[in-house]
Amino acid sequence: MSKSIFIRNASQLVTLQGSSNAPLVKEAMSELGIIENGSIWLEDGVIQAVGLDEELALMYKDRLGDAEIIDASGKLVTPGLVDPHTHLVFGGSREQEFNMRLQGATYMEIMNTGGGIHSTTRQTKAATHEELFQESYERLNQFLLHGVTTVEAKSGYGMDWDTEVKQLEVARQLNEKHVVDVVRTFMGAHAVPKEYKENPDEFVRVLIEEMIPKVAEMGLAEFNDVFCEKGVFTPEQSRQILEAGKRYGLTPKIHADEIEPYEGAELAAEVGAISADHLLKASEKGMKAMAEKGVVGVLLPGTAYFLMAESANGRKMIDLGVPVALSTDCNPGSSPTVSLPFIMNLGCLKMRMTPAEVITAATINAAHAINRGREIGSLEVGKKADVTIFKVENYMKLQYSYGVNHTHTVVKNGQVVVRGGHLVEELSFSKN
Ligand SMILES: N=CN[C@@H](CCC(=O)O)C(=O)O
Ligand SMILES: [Zn+2]
Repeated sequence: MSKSIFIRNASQLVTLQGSSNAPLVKEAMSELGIIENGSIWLEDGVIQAVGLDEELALMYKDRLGDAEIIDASGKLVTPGLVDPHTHLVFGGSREQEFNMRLQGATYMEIMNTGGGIHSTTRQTKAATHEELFQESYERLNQFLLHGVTTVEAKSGYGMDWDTEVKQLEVARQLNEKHVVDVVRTFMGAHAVPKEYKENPDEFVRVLIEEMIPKVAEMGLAEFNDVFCEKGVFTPEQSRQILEAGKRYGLTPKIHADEIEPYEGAELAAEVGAISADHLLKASEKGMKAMAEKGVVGVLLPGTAYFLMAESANGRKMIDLGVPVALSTDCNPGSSPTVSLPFIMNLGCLKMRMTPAEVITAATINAAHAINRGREIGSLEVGKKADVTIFKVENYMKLQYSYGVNHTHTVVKNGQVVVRGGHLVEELSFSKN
């Protein structure tokens, strides 16, 4: 059993209390439940007490000598950040396409001529399980160093059965071996493989009748995602794929309205998706439908930035009542980054979200986007002891002072895994 941890005297301790049952919307996205001079007691991997330092010091006065004390004075303490949309497991890199885009080629042109997602698919097929594991493990270390303690990870760089399974098995093994929690999503519907170019409906049939049932039977994923985009999967094909997943217990997610308006947000609401992601071109009608159904809008301003596109209208979505979350979209084509804090800065500057809203979007609302709102995303008694300490005095400064990694300490499952901005070396990274 690991030692109890007593984090003391934070200049601001962001609790987000009372948000475990449903994502926060509208003004509630700004209610961070801040405790000044706040402290938190962690034991057995669980949060035991949260409150003013003087209260907790009294409560645990007989046990102070046994605990590891972490002095958080002058620092910001938040729930461990949650990244609800990544393509974590992939082979290779695509810097040549980055260069091509800088010279005028578009993301879809590159994809339609066999590059883009197809290029990463080839590189992922060619990589061994072990290579994918090692590269993704290193990526998870980088996430952790940026204060992130849970990530969602999608397949979709295989599109044939063996490679999809390889990606999902790697993600499963990462969840077991790495201290960061990895939540899995099947995304066989990421692109239409070239062998099905003339008959995409046949690929949709393979997904629905062959792959989705096996993914569910083998317990490979919790969620089922589709790239609903002009030239990729139509809204009708997307609906069929997402409904098929539902029949097998896979919760729908959708890449919606990223490049062109395609009524993806509307579809997300119709099929009862847990989240609709991207939404750069979402219609007002679609946003309203999402708000009504409580579909989390997972916004990825790092992707818009990297594709030199206009960001989603996060401000409008929040004002309309959409529960908004933020994510890196970490992937080799449209967002090769693990820095959720940088994405939070873009949330403010590119989508006019307030610093308080982006904190909510990268913690509790992100947790709800992956159905983990009851376990993580806020600092409340009984929740997982996932805590990040930043070297800034207040939450606004985290967004204001950008391009710097302010992460100082990360506690994951009640274990200190980052100390003074460095991974703890002796860490076994195993989960009990
Ligand atoms: N848009 C579709 N999928 C990914 C990008 C994948 C890639 O380009 O490799 C995304 O979410 O941005
Ligand atoms: Zn994506």
